[in-house]
Amino acid sequence: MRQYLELLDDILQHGVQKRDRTGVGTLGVFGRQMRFDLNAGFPLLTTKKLHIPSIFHELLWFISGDTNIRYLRERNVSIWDEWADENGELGDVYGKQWRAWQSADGGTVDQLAQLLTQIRETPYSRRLLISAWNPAELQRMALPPCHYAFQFMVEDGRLSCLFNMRSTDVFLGLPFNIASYALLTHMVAQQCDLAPGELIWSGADVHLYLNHLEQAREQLTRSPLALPELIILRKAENLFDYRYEDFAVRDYEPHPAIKAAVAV
Ligand SMILES: Nc1nc(=O)c2c([nH]1)NC[C@@H]1CN(c3ccc(C(=O)N[C@@H](CCC(=O)O)C(=O)O)cc3)CN21
Ligand SMILES: O=c1ccn([C@H]2C[C@H](O)[C@@H](COP(=O)(O)O)O2)c(=O)[nH]1
Repeated sequence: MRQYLELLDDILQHGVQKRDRTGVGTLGVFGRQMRFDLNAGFPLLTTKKLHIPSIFHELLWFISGDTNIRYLRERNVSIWDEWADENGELGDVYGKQWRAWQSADGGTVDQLAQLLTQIRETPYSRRLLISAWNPAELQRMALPPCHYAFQFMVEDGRLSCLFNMRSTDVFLGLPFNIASYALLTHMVAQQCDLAPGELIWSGADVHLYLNHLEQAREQLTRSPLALPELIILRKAENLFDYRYEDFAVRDYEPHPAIKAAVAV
C-alpha cells in the first residue's frame, strides 16, 4: 500500500485548503487514481490497523439491499450512526440503488443480479457497470453516494474493477472503500468462475480533513508491511448468500490504529 502513503504525501505537498459542507475544512487535490493487483495480497492498509468487521459487514449490508442501520448496529458497526434518522433509516442509499433502482414503469432493477448475468453471458462487454448516482432520488438519501459507480472488466479469465468516487475522505473513508471493493471483486469473481485481477480507485475531490493532518503525518513515519490474504471459506450459492463467517483474513499484522474524528 505504498501508493496510499504517496497519496497522503501528495495531498500534504500539493493540497489546496478549502471550506466544505461539514465546516471542518480540507486540504485537497482533484483527480487521482491508484491501482492494486489483487493477486499481490488483499489491499488492507497496514500503516494503521483497520477494523475489518466494519468493512465486511457494511459490504454485505449493501449487497442485501438494506438501508437501515439496524443490521450494522446489531453487529457493533457504528460507522453510519451519525447519518441515520431516529428509526435508523438512511433513505435510498447504496443498497437501494444497487438492488432496487426504481424504474419508470413502477418496477425495480436489480443492478447486481443483472451484472452477474452479464459477466457470465457477455464477459467481453464494456457495460458491466453499476451506478448508485440516481439524480431523481438524491433528496431521499442521508448522504449522496461518494463511491457512485463501479465497472468490471474481464480479461484472460481475470476480473478487474474500477470504482469512482466524487469525494474521498482519504484518512477515514478511503482505506475502507478500497478493502470493500476488493472484497466485492473477490466475491463476484468467485461467483463467475474467474480469478481476481486489478482494483482501480479513481477519485475526483480527494481530501484530508484539517483535523486529520497530524494523523496523516504520523502514518507517513511508518513503513508498509506485507499485505494479508483473503480466504473465502465457502462458495455461496449466489452473491446474495454470503455470510460474514464465510471470510477470513490471514496474516494481517498492521501498525497500531490511529484515532480520528469523522466529519459529519
Ligand atoms: N466524513 C466522512 N467520511 C467518511 O469516510 C464517510 C462519511 N463521512 N459518511 C458516510 C460514510 C461512513 N464511513 C465511515 C465513517 C466512519 C469511519 C470511522 O470512524 N473509522 C474509524 C473507526 C472504524 C470503526 O469503528 O470500525 C477508523 O479508525 O477507521 C469510517 C468510515 C465512510 N463514510
Ligand atoms: O464511502 C465513503 C463515504 C463518504 N466518504 C466521505 C467523502 C466526504 O469527506 C464525505 C461526504 O461529504 P460530501 O460533502 O457529500 O462530499 O464522506 C468517503 O470517503 N467514503
